[in-house]
Amino acid sequence: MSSSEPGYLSAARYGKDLVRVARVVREGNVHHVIEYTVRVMLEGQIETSYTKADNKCVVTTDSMKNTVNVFAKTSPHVLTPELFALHLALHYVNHHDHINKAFIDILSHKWSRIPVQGKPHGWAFTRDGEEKAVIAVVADATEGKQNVKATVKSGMKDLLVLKTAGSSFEDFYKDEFTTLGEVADRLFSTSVTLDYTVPLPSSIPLTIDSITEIGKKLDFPRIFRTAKEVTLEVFATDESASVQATMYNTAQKLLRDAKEIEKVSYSYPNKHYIPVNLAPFGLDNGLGREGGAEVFHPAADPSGLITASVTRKGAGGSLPKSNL
Ligand SMILES: O=c1[nH]c(=O)c2[nH]c(=O)[nH]c2[nH]1
Repeated sequence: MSSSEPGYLSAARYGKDLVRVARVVREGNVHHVIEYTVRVMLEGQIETSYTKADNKCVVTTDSMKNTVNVFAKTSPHVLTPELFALHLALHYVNHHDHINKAFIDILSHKWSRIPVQGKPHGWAFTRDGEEKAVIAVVADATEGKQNVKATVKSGMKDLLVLKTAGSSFEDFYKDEFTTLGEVADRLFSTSVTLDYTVPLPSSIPLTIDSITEIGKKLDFPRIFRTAKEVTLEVFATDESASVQATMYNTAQKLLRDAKEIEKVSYSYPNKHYIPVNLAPFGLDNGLGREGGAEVFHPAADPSGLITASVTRKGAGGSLPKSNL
């Protein structure tokens, strides 16, 4: 570092974003298809590319795009985004001496089989929902190439839900800024974002060769299905006292139903539906009557934004017990 420079490089990470790839796996008349948007980000001894204009340490972002395409063809794990991301992440920290950390993020776009006369079709697909699976894998070799650690987070976003009963919001804090009225019955709608951490089994060494074994021990597709089912079921059935309380109940059920999950985080925008006053038109829109209103204004903004993480006891959370 030149002593005349006022600053020093305190963080550096680079990579390729928005690498779009689709892969078909054909098993006779039954085909499988995935469509991913991948982000690859790397850290390591890359400082001189910033500070000395020396590109010798730069694994090009163009090669990252090529690597994603090659792995989409060659990786036996391509159909399971968690394992595919782990494969890519381990590749980067194993293959390059000077790369210590790899961050692989995958957005998995939904392709569901078209039902034909009640049976899922072998090779025709439809986008039957806006939700996307979101995967984030970090491989960390800062403690040595023989001692690589990795974290796997899965989840989803853009799962849109709405219920027309079973949601109230009452008895909240009031001060001179409060104008909101209490409601025993309201519409509740949100676009679910959730992510959960599944610790990798400590009994299996973290190498590329052991990814298959990890996949046998951790059924990522089943955990993902459970996360979606639990989220939808609790949303539908909970007698909601608030977004906060429903979110907490959802997270607890997910920890009960998917024992592999150590921690789950939810983010729910409260997409407000505001009953319209139709009295000027001589119409009773049921304002203030329990279960009454029928016409609402779906407000684009602002929305509430409620977030929480629930961590399995014994796994170590971020809130001290005294705060709970
Ligand atoms: O479920 C809710 N939580 C809030 O924190 C809140 N705030 C608000 O105005 N409406 C709601 N609803």
